[in-house]
Amino acid sequence: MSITETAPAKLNLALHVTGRRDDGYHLLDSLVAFTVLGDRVRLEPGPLALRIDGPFAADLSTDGNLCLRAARLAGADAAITLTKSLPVASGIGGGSADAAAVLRGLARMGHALPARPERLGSDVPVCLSSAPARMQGAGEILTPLPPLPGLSVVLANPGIALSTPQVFAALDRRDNPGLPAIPCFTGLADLATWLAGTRNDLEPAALTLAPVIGQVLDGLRTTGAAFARMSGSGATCFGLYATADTARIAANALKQHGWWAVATELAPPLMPR
Ligand SMILES: C[C@@](CO)(OP(=O)(O)O)[C@H](O)COP(=O)(O)OP(=O)(O)OC[C@H]1O[C@@H](n2ccc(N)nc2=O)[C@H](O)[C@@H]1O
Ligand SMILES: Nc1ncnc2c1ncn2[C@@H]1O[C@H](COP(=O)(O)OP(=O)(O)O)[C@@H](O)[C@H]1O
Repeated sequence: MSITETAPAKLNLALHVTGRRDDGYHLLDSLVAFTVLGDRVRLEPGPLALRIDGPFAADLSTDGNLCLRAARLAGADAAITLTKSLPVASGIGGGSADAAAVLRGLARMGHALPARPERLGSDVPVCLSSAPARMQGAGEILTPLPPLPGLSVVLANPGIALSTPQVFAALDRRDNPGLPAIPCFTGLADLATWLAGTRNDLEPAALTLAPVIGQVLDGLRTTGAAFARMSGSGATCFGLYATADTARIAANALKQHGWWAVATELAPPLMPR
């Protein structure tokens, strides 16, 4: 019997850096959402093993892979197949999403979830439920939010992998104010208006390391995004579009630059809270 779990891409719709802990980790305040597009993991009974296929398989090694580390943390064996559809090291939590998907799959096979999933990565706790949340602390403090409207989204990445620690190290300030109160959003208009009053504090730092991110953001805006921003530590950017058709046309236009670009939607929650 095999078990399949999707590993949705994580979007930091807003990401404020509010401080730094003594161990060097940064304090965050983030509105996190997930997309229908994601990686996929398949688990089958057997000794612990990992096989990777899919469009971005060549960018990843099985050694030290978060899928294997997740299974080891759960103390479980399984033959894992990862289908890698998300670009690696790109600010949309692919590795954390894969680790969380393995943990969810192992839970369905009867294994307990590990007590401290954040040991695998700061984004793993939020990826476990893959549901909209306010994420604080270094990623371990989660406040579930009501479902977000099922909006059309374009994800675009110029084909460069950014190192998360390097982006944090390039920050000018680490003591920014937190997010304003998060209302219950009803559609694109009120979400875009609220987002316009927030920031991704990692975006200016990432832009200094990879100025091409500015071109990606311009590309999303000129193809009709009502709102565009970088996710996480980059370099993937997202645009929110009024319709699935405009998102699809925008993604096709952005691909002409040689960038990875895909139209998808904000996802409904994967696991009951
Ligand atoms: C920035 C965020 C925002 O959601 O997303 P991504 O860009 O990774 O998608 C995450 O906090 C990243 O989470 P994750 O990628 O799991 O990072 P981790 O493996 O825990 O940490 C990698 C490194 O990033 C830095 N780091 C990470 C999280 C945090 N709150 N403060 C940090 O300073 C540390 O230098 C750490 O050693
Ligand atoms: N299954 C995995 N998918 C993606 N990255 C992984 C995986 N396992 C280990 N990694 C490593 O984790 C790092 C962060 O990758 P990823 O989670 O995709 O990016 P980000 O943290 O920017 O969202 C990469 O350097 C990558 O080599």
